[in-house]
Amino acid sequence: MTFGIEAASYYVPSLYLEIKDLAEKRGIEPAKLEKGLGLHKMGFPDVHEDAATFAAEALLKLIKDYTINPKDISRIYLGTESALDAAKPTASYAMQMVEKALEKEFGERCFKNCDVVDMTFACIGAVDALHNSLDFVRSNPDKKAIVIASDYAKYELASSGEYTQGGGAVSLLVSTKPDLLEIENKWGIATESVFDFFKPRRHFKKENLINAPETFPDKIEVFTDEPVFDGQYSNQCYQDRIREAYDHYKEITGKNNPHKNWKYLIFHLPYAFHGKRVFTEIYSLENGLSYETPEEQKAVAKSEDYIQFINDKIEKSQRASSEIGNMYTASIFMALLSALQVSFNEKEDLTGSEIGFLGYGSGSKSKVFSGKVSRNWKNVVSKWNLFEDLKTRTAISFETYEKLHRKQLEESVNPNYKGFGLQSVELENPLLLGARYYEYKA
Ligand SMILES: CC(C)(COP(=O)([O-])OP(=O)([O-])OC[C@H]1O[C@@H](n2cnc3c(N)ncnc32)[C@H](O)[C@@H]1OP(=O)([O-])[O-])[C@@H](O)C(=O)NCCC(=O)NCCSC(=O)C[C@@](C)(O)CC(=O)[O-]
Repeated sequence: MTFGIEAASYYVPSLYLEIKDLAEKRGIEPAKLEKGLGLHKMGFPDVHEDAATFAAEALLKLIKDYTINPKDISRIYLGTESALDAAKPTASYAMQMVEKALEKEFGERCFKNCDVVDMTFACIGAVDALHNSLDFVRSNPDKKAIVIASDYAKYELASSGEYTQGGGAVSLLVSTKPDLLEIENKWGIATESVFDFFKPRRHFKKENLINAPETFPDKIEVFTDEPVFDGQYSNQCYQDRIREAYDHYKEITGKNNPHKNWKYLIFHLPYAFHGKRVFTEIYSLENGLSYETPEEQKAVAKSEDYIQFINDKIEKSQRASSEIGNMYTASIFMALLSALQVSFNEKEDLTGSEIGFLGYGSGSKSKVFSGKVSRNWKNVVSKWNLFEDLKTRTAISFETYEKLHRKQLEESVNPNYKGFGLQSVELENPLLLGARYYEYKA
């Protein structure tokens, strides 16, 4: 029996900012962002969008495009690090939105008997959800699971993470009928607890607040969307973890130089060029090249062989990322969709090709695994129109971007949007304080 991904869909935020506009306002050389990191556009959510609406859009599209009966889905596992609540899973919001949108066709509460939960480990949470769901299907081969990766990657204004912001969702149908990708049950894993990027509770003291009311507590702790991070250290942790997980993968599979057999190398992409920038180490180790000094490392990166290797095995997976930015948990799956969409558009035949995945989540963990492209892959990809869909987004000015970032806009930039949108957040009723209410506009 085979196990893997039967179908896949995606959703990207409806707005974007041109990276050159951000570069100009921040006094950064545009070439650094465009040619150095591979950034062109930054996907950004409108007022009514969040990680729950992204997830709901990707879930509904999956169900509609592949005519799935929602009652046949036994579990929906959502990988996210943009949870809207510290107890109620974002998956439950997404599930409810889709239930409402499907009510006419499938009746009330079509996911009533579905197991729904969030999984969080920074950017690798959705790989964990996939790993887990594959195990589930393996032990329950008559069942199907859906994995959703959904995030809004937000950093502080004017920080070094600002130009890597983005967001969106990817949904995957996991079953014993892997029409897109059959996944091998071998997982190279490396974990180490570090503080490279994290979202702790931030502490605020009353004495530091201007005009705090008398009743305000002396000290409060709040979660914010924006991480505490050390950019260059996070790069190092990423590089170390993927090397360790890759070594583990080699150990458990007995494969020598596995990357040489991979048609595509699919990385977690915090920005488009990250995978190709960090893989130089593994590439050097496997090809017997010196990689000690910064000069040697640069020489590998600039070598003709490595550039050819990137063009053949990595470049196509970067294209969507350049247009969207970091999607946290969804980045690795969007990189897969990007490569497959380009191959499909170029009428390439990928049947039987092996694809290698190098996932990373800060904090930190890497998982390395591989899959084989199925005979029916083109039927699955024929439902996507990734690069055309990206062209339908609305461009925003730098001024609008800053207002959205600071949550200063009450109305959506696109008030006539279609699809799922946040309608209100309860601010009065103490029994429902903070409850979020969404609607679907057909
Ligand atoms: C990603 C960093 C660290 C980048 O940091 P940075 O300081 O902006 O950039 P850099 O100095 O590392 O690299 C700039 C590149 O541009 C080049 N450059 C310079 N000028 C020019 C020019 N004029 N023309 C052409 N090229 C130019 C320059 O040469 C260099 O390329 P290289 O040669 O080294 O490959 C920063 O944006 C950041 O801190 N981001 C947030 C954290 C992050 O994304 N970390 C990545 C690894 S951790 C991760 O992936 C997990 C994460 C973040 O997704 C979270 C999670 O797991 O939940």
